[in-house]
Amino acid sequence: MSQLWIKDGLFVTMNEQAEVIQGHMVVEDGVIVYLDKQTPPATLLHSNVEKVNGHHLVFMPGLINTHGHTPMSLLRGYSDDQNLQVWLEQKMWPMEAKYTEQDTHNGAAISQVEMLLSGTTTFVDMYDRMEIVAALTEQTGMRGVLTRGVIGLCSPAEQKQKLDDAIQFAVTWNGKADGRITTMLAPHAPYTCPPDYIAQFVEAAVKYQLPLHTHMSESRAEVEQNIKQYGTRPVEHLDALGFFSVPSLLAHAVHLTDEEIALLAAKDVAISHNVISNLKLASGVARLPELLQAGVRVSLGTDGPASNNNLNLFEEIRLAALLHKGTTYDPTVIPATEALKLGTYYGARSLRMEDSIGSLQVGKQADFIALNIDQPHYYPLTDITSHLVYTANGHDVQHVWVAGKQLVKDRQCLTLDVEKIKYEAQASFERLIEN
Ligand SMILES: CSC[C@H]1O[C@@H](n2cnc3c(O)ncnc32)[C@H](O)[C@@H]1O
Ligand SMILES: [Zn+2]
Repeated sequence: MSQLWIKDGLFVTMNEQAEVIQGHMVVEDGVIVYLDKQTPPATLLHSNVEKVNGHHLVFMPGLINTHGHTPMSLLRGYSDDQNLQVWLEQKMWPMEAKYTEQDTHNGAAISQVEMLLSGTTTFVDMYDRMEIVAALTEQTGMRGVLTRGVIGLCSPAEQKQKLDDAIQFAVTWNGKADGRITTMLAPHAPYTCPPDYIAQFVEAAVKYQLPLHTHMSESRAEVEQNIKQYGTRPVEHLDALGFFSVPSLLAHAVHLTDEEIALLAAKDVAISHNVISNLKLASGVARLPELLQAGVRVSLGTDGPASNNNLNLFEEIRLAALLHKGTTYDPTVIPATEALKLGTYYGARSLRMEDSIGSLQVGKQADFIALNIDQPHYYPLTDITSHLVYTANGHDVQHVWVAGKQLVKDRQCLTLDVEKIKYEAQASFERLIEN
């Protein structure tokens, strides 16, 4: 039985009350068993307990990135300053068509390094060849919610093959890696999957009891095209196909009416707000304050590293807090605690995993990070929650644990060969642009 005692640290719990505790945390076999101001009782501690000195460190739940495409890091910087449609159709898809298995691995690996070193412990990933990402996740120790994204602009036979592959992946990997990997089914978007095909995903989700994930209402053009093609906006379109009758997670949902927000809240649909990607692709600004007000399970995602262009969730947290103040002219919207919850507890809620991750609480999985606050930008040490949102940077992350296992120690990844991964990512990119 392994035991870890974090001694004398500052804990930002991110539970409902978002308490800040100067004290101690004990982890046993990957689960938090003690968190309190007082020194843990001697009866709780084993003789071989591993001790970590918490001085100058702030401990918080690991960040949860609820939407992304990790292998796309190979395309970071390849095409900037385009709108979504041009970027996808003329730049990303032609390059992605050239990806080999090795490229998928190399892109996913550099992304997992980047996520770990900036404090993300759980990530949602939608891509092709997901067995590769899953095997990597098993090795790195991260927690992954993985799904094979399916573009259905092909023959019925190909559609069937893709859906079968997606189901096969989801069923095979769900619960693997000691439960660190869970899966979903993901038709890519209403504009890349015909209605009858989306209906087949819904049917499969019901049959295999898997959640659904898709991109929806990301750009104005997408909404307009949906109306033109199907006579409805994307929310009504997906609703009519039964998409919201199972647990579902929508990426983006930028362009929503009041009625759509009410419907998504009533159907308990989760939304991944991708602040930076939506700005970079000039898609717009999602209605985060209204979504939160309506009680929607909203959280934060980076989207792929080619439209962001990094996987540093601290940036999304900071920008979510700032951007909506600017667009509403109201400095009280998305206060610091709410912004930090978006990257932690609300992330868990969007994935319906709030009983096991997302906050530091006895009984939950020990997915947590430690930031080095003994740096000039944290002084004076006043309101730590404010500092974590308005001041912190992913590079301040000193240590990372997932399920009680340390994955980053003093900014070194313990489960990955970072030099080799950097070299291989570069080699993959050079091969991709040559061919
Ligand atoms: C079929 S795997 C996933 C697929 O999604 C594409 N993608 C990346 N970012 C976005 C985005 O913001 N909106 C829609 N689709 C996106 C990616 O290029 C892959 O092909
Ligand atoms: Zn996406």
